[in-house]
Amino acid sequence: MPEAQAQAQAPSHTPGLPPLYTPQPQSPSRQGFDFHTSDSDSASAAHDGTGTGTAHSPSRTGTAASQRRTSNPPPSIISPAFTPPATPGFTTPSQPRRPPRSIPVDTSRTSDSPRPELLEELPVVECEVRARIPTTTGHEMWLHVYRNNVDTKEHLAIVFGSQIRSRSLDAERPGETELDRMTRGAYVGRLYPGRMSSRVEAIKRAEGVPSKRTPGQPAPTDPAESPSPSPDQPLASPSPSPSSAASSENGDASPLPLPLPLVRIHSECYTGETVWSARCDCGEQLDESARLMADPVLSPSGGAIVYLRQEGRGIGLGEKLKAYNLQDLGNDTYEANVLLRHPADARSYGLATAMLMDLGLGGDRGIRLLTNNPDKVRAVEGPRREVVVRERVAMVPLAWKTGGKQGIKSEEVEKYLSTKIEKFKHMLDQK
Ligand SMILES: Nc1nc2c(ncn2[C@@H]2O[C@H](COP(=O)(O)OP(=O)(O)OP(=O)(O)O)[C@@H](O)[C@H]2O)c(=O)[nH]1
Repeated sequence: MPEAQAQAQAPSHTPGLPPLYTPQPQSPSRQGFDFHTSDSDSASAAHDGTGTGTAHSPSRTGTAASQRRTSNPPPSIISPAFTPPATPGFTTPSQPRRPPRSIPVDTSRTSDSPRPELLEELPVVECEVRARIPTTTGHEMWLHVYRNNVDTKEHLAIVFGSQIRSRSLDAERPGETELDRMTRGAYVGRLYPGRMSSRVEAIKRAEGVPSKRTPGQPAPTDPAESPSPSPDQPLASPSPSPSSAASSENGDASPLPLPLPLVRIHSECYTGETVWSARCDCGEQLDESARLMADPVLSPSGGAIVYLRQEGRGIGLGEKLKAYNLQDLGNDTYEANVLLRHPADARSYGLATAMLMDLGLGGDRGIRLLTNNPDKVRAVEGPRREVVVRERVAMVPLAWKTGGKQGIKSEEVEKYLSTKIEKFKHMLDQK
């Protein structure tokens, strides 16, 4: 929730008096993407070298959790402004820390369902700026803002891990200074007060550190320490082919290949992601994607959520609210769109394909895509298979996984999910 919004909802609080609002444990509807167990905290802190994979890990939900643990939290830290009464999901689910199960996908084979209509040419995209965002879970993500030549919206890429970099961001722009580059996020490694260059190599040279490693010297453990790749180089780290994976399983001593990077193409949903709607599972899906990608054990090759501003399956928020009213009058999500003279699903994925290519996730190596939507799998590959979806990871609602103990529970979300399965043919079953 934006801070201003949270402030607006906070109960008034006289300084010196205890806060008016004491959070109570609730049956959570949306859990937030807090995924820390004590083990994962220490492991992640060790991995990222920041020491920030902390034990307190305040998520949207974690602030209230820490408030329950201590009798007298300092009001400056635990303010009701950060946890308004309506915030659902106070408890943190402890979920097993296993890599997600993926299902091989081969879209080059002919299938019964028609291929979605794709634009002949992909849009042109450019990453305008990126910044490091420390999150409430203790992990970090890199938020990238993209511009394009087909609409005026700010589409986003939320990148986890330092292996995935934008080519258009890293490309030199005429006349720019080192400060310009750092200001728009085109730097390697981390910013710190007084840093003079966007390039690690330049800093090392200035400090007299030899830039070339001698043979046998280990590579830096943090890929962000490597010099910025040129815009023409593939940016995602190369991965051995699936056949080399098989040879390792057969007893070959070669190291196990890294799994493919995880990718989610997520469509904006203000109601489900910001104002706690239990009509859909969009917020939960966003949290779950981030949970999987932020954890280096679950997603060692990093991950990217391409966040497309296609609110309401592309019809916009106002029209989606009309659709909700039509749903309350007895129609399902498919029928409501059609009654409003919109396509049942008005989205397209060319921007996502172009953004994935820009992030170095195009090409034959392929990606693992988090989705249940068959159209999305095929559409994101682009008109000439510029991106290859090698594996799919299903997004199973938390309520199904936990037998209703966690996750969203409402009549509306049940109807929403059953319409996705029956009418939109989403690949989701309860097995
Ligand atoms: N028109 C309309 N859009 C909705 C409704 N509920 C959620 N949405 C939008 O649906 C989009 C998410 O699409 P979904 O069909 O839930 O999922 P998906 O992205 O196709 O598939 P997954 O990748 O499996 O999540 C977001 O843009 C939401 O704003 C609704 O009742 N009507």
